[in-house]
Parts: sequence; C-alpha cells; structure tokens
Amino acid sequence: MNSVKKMACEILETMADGLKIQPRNVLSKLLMDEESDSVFRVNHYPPCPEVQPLNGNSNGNMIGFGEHTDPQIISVLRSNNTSGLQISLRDGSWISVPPDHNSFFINVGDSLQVMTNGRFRSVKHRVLSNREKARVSMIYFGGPPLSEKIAPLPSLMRGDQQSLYKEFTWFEYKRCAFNSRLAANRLIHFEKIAAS
Ligand SMILES: O=C(O)CCC(=O)C(=O)O
Ligand SMILES: [Fe+2]
Repeated sequence: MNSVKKMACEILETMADGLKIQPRNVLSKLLMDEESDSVFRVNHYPPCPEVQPLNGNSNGNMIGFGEHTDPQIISVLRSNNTSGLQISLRDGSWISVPPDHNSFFINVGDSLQVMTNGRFRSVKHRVLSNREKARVSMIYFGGPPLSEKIAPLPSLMRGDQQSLYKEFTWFEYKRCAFNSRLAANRLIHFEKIAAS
C-alpha cells in the first residue's frame, strides 16, 4: 500500500511540475495526509461466455463494471493479463486498454479535474467481461481527507481565469456519488453556469 501511494504521489508531483505549480506536493500532500480517504480495491471478473448484444455497443460481451469516472484524485490500476478495460473517447466510442500485467494504468479522478480547473480530465471507463479468462485488477484510489475543499488550485488561477466549478468538500462529493447512478456525470452538479 505504501509503495503504490508513493508512486501515486510521484505522478501527482510530476503533474504539478508540468503545470508549473508550486509547491510540487500541493496535490500529493492530500494523499500523504493521515486523514486521506484512500481505498484499495481488488476486482474479480469471472469469464463470461458470449451473450446476445442488447444495445449493439458491447460486441456481445457482458458488462463487468459499468461506465463511470473515478471520483477521487487519482487511481493506479494493475491487472492480470486479461483484456476488458475500455475508455471512452470524446466522440463516445470505446477503445480497449491493452492488458499488460507489467504496467500501471493511471486514471485522473473527478477531484483532480476540478483542482486543475479542467486541464486534466477524468475519463469515463468500463470493464467488459472476458469470454475465456478471468480478469483480476487491483486499484489504489487516492482521495483527500473528507473535510478537504475541492476547488481549482489558486496557483493555477492566474489573470482573469474563472473557476469552472462551485466549491465543495470531498465529503459532499462522495455523498453525491453514493446517491447517484454509477454512470452519472456527477460533476455537472458542481459546474458553474457560464454567464452569457
Ligand atoms: O477492474 C478494472 O479494470 C477497472 C475497475 C474500475 O474502473 C474501478 O474499480 O473503478
Ligand atoms: Fe474506475
């Protein structure tokens, strides 16, 4: 757990460097906080034989984990050598993430999207069951303390930049996530309506 947390922190620090924000631990310190609301999850998807496609967009594979974005700051995923993970492109099409048990798959969470005022985007993903092999994935979800205010980082808001989001705490966002459907776009409730 400590190693994966350390890796997530290094990634967040590299992102902070890329955004030219100081101090470089402005994001990673939220994961290092004693009160950090982080989780480690193991998912197991047994093999599922082909089924008749219902809506034509899953090629006859059963949905193992429905489409969603991860609500936290960052997710670090490692899986066995079994395909299934897909990400959604802007045009709504799905592409498969090649299975590679030697690599980590990093996902930006909704909270990081807000903290970077939309510069990094949380990408919708889902898992299709594999027809022959079981898929096992392990994911570290790095989240902030429950009382943490989630808002664009002040160091990113230079000039006349406006926040795209209303301020909320991680506790409020988590409550919203629990009360909404998995596939829901929860950030929409926290977006500011652009003045015309
Ligand atoms: O099991 C996977 O490959 C992805 C699962 C996932 O997206 C999640 O647990 O949030
Ligand atoms: Fe996910």
